[in-house]
Amino acid sequence: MSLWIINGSVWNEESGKLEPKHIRVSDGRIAEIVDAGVIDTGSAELVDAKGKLVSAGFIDMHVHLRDPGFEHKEDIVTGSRSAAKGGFTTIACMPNTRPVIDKPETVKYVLDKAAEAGLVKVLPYAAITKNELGRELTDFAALKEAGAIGFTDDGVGVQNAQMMKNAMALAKSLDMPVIAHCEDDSLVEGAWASEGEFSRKHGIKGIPNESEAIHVGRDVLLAEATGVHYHVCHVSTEQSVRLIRLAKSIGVSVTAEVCPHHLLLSDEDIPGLDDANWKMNPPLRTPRDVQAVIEGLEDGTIDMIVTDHAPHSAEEKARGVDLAPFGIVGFETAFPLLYTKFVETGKWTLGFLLQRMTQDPARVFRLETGRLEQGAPADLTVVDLTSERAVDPSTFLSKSNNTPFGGWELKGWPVTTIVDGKVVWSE
Ligand SMILES: NC(=O)N[C@@H](CC(=O)O)C(=O)O
Ligand SMILES: [Zn+2]
Ligand SMILES: [Zn+2]
Repeated sequence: MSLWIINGSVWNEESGKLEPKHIRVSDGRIAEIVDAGVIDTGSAELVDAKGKLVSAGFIDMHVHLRDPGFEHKEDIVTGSRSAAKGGFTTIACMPNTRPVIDKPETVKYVLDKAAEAGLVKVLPYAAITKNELGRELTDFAALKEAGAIGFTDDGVGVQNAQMMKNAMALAKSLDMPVIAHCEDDSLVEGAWASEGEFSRKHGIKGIPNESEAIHVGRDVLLAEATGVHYHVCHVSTEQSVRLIRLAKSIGVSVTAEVCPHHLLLSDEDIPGLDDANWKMNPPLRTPRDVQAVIEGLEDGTIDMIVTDHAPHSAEEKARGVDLAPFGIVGFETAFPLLYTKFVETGKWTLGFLLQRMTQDPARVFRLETGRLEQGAPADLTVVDLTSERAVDPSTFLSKSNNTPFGGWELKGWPVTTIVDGKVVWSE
């Protein structure tokens, strides 16, 4: 079966411009990309992308699908739909489910349910330690065999250095990456907001930047010692950026990610103590940290953008800032937020943003997808860069709508998402 995406605008990195192209898809792959003009598409299915951007599908290497166990927040089907609506064609899901993804059968459950949904590509991570308790390593070889793509205890930091070193050595022997949520519990203890203007103004305990960076520093040393591919989750502090930059400069195999909210919001934007949609982990840091993560992304210290899509129910988020769980949803706002705030404002080229959401995650995690070229999997996203509308959380396809971005006027809304040549979502 053949599909033509006609008259779309494709980013050309060499010219730094959008160019009109027709793209033919056959057997789930990009068969050809030709200059737009008169063509005979025969009986092929057509997607008219006139006036729209056509990009390689977005890749999100850090998401929470909550399935199994927390299906009141999200499940694999709704999470996949929400991702597709956000223009994502590949997502990598975290193992902090119930049960934790720490056994081959749970990896298989996720892969089977995602395949049954038939929407986006879902790549499962497995836990580093059993039940993410930090006490005992999981069976890495069996989890790899079952289809896990890396190991992480996301949601919590691995507190014990020897445990982390053992995990890295084992992962290295299997040619697998270790992905780390960097947080030293002893420095956090009950706080939810960053140490900064906000915590001072409200007289609440703050989370210091070192709580993240101390793990980054420890772990790059352990990565150097073991040679593992070490990937840092949701980088949020100036100190972490500095450490990753240094580690990269001396050849340590370290990569990193940043979330839209840490690029766009600081603690000083938090409106007050009564809206838990501003509570996430890591917390919104100071304006100085925001500047540092932006610079880190711009100079390649930070490799990619991820959403850390972390759905929680309205009831859970209404428990008050101290009791509500950490996390915000991300799929359905990520691209419009970044396009509007960084590309429309002239800070980044469109190519830079697309690269950090497609090629870079694909390069780091050695994925076949993420490129708009002949022969590549036909994972494609069509985006309307011109229409402007306000973020309306009530329209999210996610089961949850915990976002601090409600009401933001944004441009750059995805309109059609194609996975392996099949339209999985269309406006
Ligand atoms: N980011 C968050 O605030 N929350 C995540 C956990 C995590 O990513 O550490 C969650 O699972 O809800
Ligand atoms: Zn985390
Ligand atoms: Zn996470």
